[in-house]
Amino acid sequence: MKQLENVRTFGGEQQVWQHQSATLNCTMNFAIFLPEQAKTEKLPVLYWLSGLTCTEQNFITKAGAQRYAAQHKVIIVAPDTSPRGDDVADNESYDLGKGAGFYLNATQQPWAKHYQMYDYIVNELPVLIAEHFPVNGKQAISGHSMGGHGALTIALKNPQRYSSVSAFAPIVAPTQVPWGQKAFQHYLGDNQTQWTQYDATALVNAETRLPIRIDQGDKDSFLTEQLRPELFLDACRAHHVACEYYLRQGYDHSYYFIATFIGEHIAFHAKALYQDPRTA
Ligand SMILES: N[C@@H](CCC(=O)N[C@@H](CS)C(=O)NCC(=O)O)C(=O)O
Repeated sequence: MKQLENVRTFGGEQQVWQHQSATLNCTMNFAIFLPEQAKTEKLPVLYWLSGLTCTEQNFITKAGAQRYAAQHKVIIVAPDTSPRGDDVADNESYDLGKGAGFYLNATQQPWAKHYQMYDYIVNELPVLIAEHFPVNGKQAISGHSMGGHGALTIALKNPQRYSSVSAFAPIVAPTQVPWGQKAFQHYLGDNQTQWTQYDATALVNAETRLPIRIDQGDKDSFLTEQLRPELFLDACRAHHVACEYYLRQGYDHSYYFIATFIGEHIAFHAKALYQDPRTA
């Protein structure tokens, strides 16, 4: 592991690290915010998954999350959104290839060799974080747009690993919208049963118990074609699953929207992380 950045902010440290990922077969960067208390205590972790075109930088420079993470004593880990490097397959469009890993394990060529973001986020990264940072084993997950899709699907598939999940303007039904259909066709091929393994609307079921929160701006230009939150909310209702949902008047898809409500999301996760009966 190589440290690329270390900046003091809100009493804590915003760091960026580089490491060789065995899962992704390439060198990856991730960002981590460590509250001041991390010097003496083990703390819970919130994973943040960013959206299309992002790196580990967008969230740490634009969301203003550090103030709230410091206040609530939560470590935030923000990974990159896809494998990186010259030998990693890519596509000219912004919604496929680098910057668009969709938090799944690709099965198709030329993607499968590096595009294993699901395993990276669920398995490799938490082990690496536990080895190098003072974490107490409690985890929550959040994200934006494609990252909201990642957060929801990862939490729904691994409810024992996360205390809570939230999302800003998530892609909730990738199998039913153009962004998801394009990515899944390339990464997963024609096999529709594989597609539903990465679709939050298909994954939510009567056993789902973890706290879920979604914020969505009503002036988001992707709302009606790509995001369609009502599909997920209908599925939650059908299975009697609670989902806190806020449609925010006048907000768009940008980090200005995220910055406005990130404090509420961190408070939401802190409550679950510190009340989690699994906390020793
Ligand atoms: N570039 C695309 C949209 C990409 C986009 O909106 N990306 C969002 C996530 S889905 C983002 O966070 N962009 C980076 C940023 O705002 O810092 C377009 O113009 O249609």
